[in-house]
Amino acid sequence: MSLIATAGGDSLIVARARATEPSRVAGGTPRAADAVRVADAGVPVLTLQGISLSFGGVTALDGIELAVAKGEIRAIIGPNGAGKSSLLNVVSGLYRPDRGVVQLGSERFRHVPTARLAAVGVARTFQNLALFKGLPVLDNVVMGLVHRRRAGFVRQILSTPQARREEAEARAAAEEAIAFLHLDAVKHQLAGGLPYGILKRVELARAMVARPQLLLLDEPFAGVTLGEKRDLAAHVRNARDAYGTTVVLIEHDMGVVMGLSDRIAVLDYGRKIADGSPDEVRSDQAVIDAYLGVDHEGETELVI
Ligand SMILES: Nc1ncnc2c1ncn2[C@@H]1O[C@H](COP(=O)(O)OP(=O)(O)OP(=O)(O)O)[C@@H](O)[C@H]1O
Repeated sequence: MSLIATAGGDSLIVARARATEPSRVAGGTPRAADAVRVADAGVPVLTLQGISLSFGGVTALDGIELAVAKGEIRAIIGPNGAGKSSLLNVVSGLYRPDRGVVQLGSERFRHVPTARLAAVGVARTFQNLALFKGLPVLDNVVMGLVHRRRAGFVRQILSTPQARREEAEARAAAEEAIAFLHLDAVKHQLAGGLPYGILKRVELARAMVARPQLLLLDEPFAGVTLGEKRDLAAHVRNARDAYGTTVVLIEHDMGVVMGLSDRIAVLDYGRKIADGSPDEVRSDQAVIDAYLGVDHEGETELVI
């Protein structure tokens, strides 16, 4: 079940930020590159301020600061257990942080409301595919717009003019997302019968169909072949280029991360230990010690 379809949970809108409010990055002091980028792009699409989260005695996130500008592709990397999934879950409202604020555009939250996630312009994919195997690809992609349907269940059953109009609009948007992701040839096939690499693309189409401001991708390239990785990575970049979508992705494959990302944030034991361009991160000694120094199985630098 997609997050949008199952949305629920409490939330607290702390305040509406002023459009000119400066963003903060690691240590509370904007780096020059961040300051320029933020000034160029206005309010960051995503800002995390002092996000901390623990489970019992385990600290998953410890004072995370992050600013992601519009149109940026930002990877979150780090060793197993570093806090990457927890971070994505905080941004998408699945986890409520113990401390800190998540700012999406100009709205600030102590707990991001999952029920309003699509309304605040966020869509996400999951590490394990969350598609309906018994439905055709087209219907799966339409599900990405379920939050927009105003006509209630009864109206849909009775097929009122409003329900029919919404259905037609949803199908048209889904057709467009399918064409964008080159899925036309399989759009009437059941998701259950399709190869894993294609399903990853279907999930991307379902996330993209609502034209989110911010797309959260949880290990989108895990388990696919090198050719499919290249293909998927190109689609992610095309989505950013065509629609200005901001992308935050968790990924273990350094080839993909280095080839696709504008910037990379590195987590270790719940703390952000680096945040910079692929070249900066690649040569950062703390990152090499914590993560890059270890062997990443079967990875090839990806030229996208
Ligand atoms: N729901 C939970 N309940 C208890 N502990 C959790 C929960 N979610 C995460 N943790 C713990 O928080 C820490 C960070 O986990 P998280 O899954 O965020 O790391 P990760 O970087 O995504 O790891 P991986 O790369 O292995 O997916 C780990 O110690 C993990 O065991």
